[in-house]
Amino acid sequence: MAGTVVFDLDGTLADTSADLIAAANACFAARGIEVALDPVADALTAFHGGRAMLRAGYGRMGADLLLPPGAEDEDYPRLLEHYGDNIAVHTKLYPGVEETLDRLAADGHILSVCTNKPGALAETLLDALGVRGRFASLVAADTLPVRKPDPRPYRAAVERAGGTVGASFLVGDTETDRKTAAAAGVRVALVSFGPEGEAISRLAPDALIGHFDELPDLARRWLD
Ligand SMILES: O=C(O)COP(=O)(O)O
Ligand SMILES: [Mg+2]
Repeated sequence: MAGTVVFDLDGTLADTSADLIAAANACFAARGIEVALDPVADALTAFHGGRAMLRAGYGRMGADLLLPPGAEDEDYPRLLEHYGDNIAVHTKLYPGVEETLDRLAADGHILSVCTNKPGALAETLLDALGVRGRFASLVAADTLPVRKPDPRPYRAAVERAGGTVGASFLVGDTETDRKTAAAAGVRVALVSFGPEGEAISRLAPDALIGHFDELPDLARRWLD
């Protein structure tokens, strides 16, 4: 019996950190703030989303620099606009993604994406990376009124792909994904090739994968 494998996007399918950080840095530069996030050192923050990056940057401002009230709400749309215009400059799929998606599909599994990225950006990015067509459904931050770790986007991703939640699991990279899977009552595999490395095992995932080529076996064990 085959099932549905649901993928998170940022930090799981693709290393989006450098393009996300460039967008945050453009917002800081526009305000004349001389702080910049580092594409490597701040990759973990990038995978927690746009607002997390803005807060990290503001937090590093000198005490003499006053930020106007509402700065984050003003900068967030700017960040998204800059990011949308430069979405796949440095971004790459992680090693083995395409081969693994092929293998999983050949084994009869349905593939889906559940991301906290805004939907238009997620669509554009997956298109730019040439993999949008591999996924039977895409549920993003604004598809429903709630986002991960609420279990509803996950359930919608599975059901819109034609699968059943009981025969599905999530592949992700953060605590949000861990909580989403727990709330949906499904297993989760977390990737250990992200900025946290093997330390992500602190979240006690059902499996830790260091490379995508481990997924077909996992899918066989968990879904067949
Ligand atoms: O943009 C975010 O907040 C994170 O996106 P993700 O859920 O695909 O990791
Ligand atoms: Mg992620």
